[in-house]
Amino acid sequence: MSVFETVAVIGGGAWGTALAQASAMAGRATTLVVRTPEQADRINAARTNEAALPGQALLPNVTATSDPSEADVVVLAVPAQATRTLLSGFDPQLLAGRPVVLSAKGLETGTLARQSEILADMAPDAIGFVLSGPSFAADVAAGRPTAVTLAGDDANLTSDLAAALAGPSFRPYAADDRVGVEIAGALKNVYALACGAVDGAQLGASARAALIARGYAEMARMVTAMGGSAHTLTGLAGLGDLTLTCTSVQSRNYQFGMALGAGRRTEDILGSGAKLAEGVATAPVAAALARSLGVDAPLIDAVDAVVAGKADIATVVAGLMSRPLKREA
Ligand SMILES: NC(=O)C1=CN([C@@H]2O[C@H](COP(=O)(O)OP(=O)(O)OC[C@H]3O[C@@H](n4cnc5c(N)ncnc54)[C@H](O)[C@@H]3O)[C@@H](O)[C@H]2O)C=CC1
Ligand SMILES: O=C(CO)COP(=O)(O)O
Repeated sequence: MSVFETVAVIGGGAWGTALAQASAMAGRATTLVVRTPEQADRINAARTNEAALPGQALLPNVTATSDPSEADVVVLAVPAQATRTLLSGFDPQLLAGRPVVLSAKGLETGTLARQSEILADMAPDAIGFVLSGPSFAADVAAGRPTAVTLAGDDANLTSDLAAALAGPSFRPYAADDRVGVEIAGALKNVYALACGAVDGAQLGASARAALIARGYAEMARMVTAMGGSAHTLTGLAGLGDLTLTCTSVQSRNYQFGMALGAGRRTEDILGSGAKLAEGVATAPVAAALARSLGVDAPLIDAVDAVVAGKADIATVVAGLMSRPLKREA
């Protein structure tokens, strides 16, 4: 029997629902913590979270609630910008000494903080883990094969937790580089915006592939400067998720980028009810982080400029292509 029998997933969106389903498939008694009792009642009655993952039936061992109670493992699955607010309303006792799995992919506006840093600020006695990798919520929830990285500081605990969350279609690989995994997860959304924009502006598949490769190199500079390992990027949270998000129309960040590439402005896209695209908030934070670290990050800067409406795609592409030639390494 695992020491991790009960799991509480906080956040009733697409990803929280999918992770609750994955946890249930792994055999854990799982609660999905949503914002209101009415929402919880609706999900429990319909046995589906229609607002988040329409048509996806939930396993019997997923129960929705609006009232977080003790669980062996807590998974946070709200947008990166909401994590601090969420934790500020939480009873710290529910998290003390417990594994808390951070699954949002983004950097915090204002503080430039990674999700682990927010957790350390708000619940210093919790044991932080980071889960990231190529995994669309709809795929995970439907039981299509998915592999992700689960990073934590204690190797044995991380392996035990990975085993507790693993199911027939969900395969977490244990790792130890939380910084590398978090930076990779946050930055892939920024590059997905860029790739969507390249495709929206019909700049060609060659340009998109070049962007993925140069984005990977830029990501490696960022991870190394932050004390993470560039080797992490060869894995699921790096290459895996970068490839998925930069090449899939299903990605919300890619879709947002497509709209930018077609000439729409950020406010206009947001105003017309776009789905969550974490890269939009993360791009300026990543640009500020790169500056503070002295890291050359022309692609992040380009995305930041386009998202902020300070430059159009043609101008940033011309700027990138006319930079002084350099050696690849
Ligand atoms: N959807 C996907 O395929 C994947 C998403 N992620 C990450 O998961 C995070 C969440 O994304 P999604 O669930 O897809 O977004 P979503 O937009 O489907 O859902 C977000 C949910 O968070 C809730 N929420 C927002 N602020 C809250 C607060 N202060 N307290 C409680 N609940 C709050 C909202 O009510 C909503 O239910 C993002 O960082 C995303 O990058 C990671 C992997 C896959
Ligand atoms: O992170 C994801 C897949 O790994 C989901 O990407 P989007 O948020 O761009 O849809």
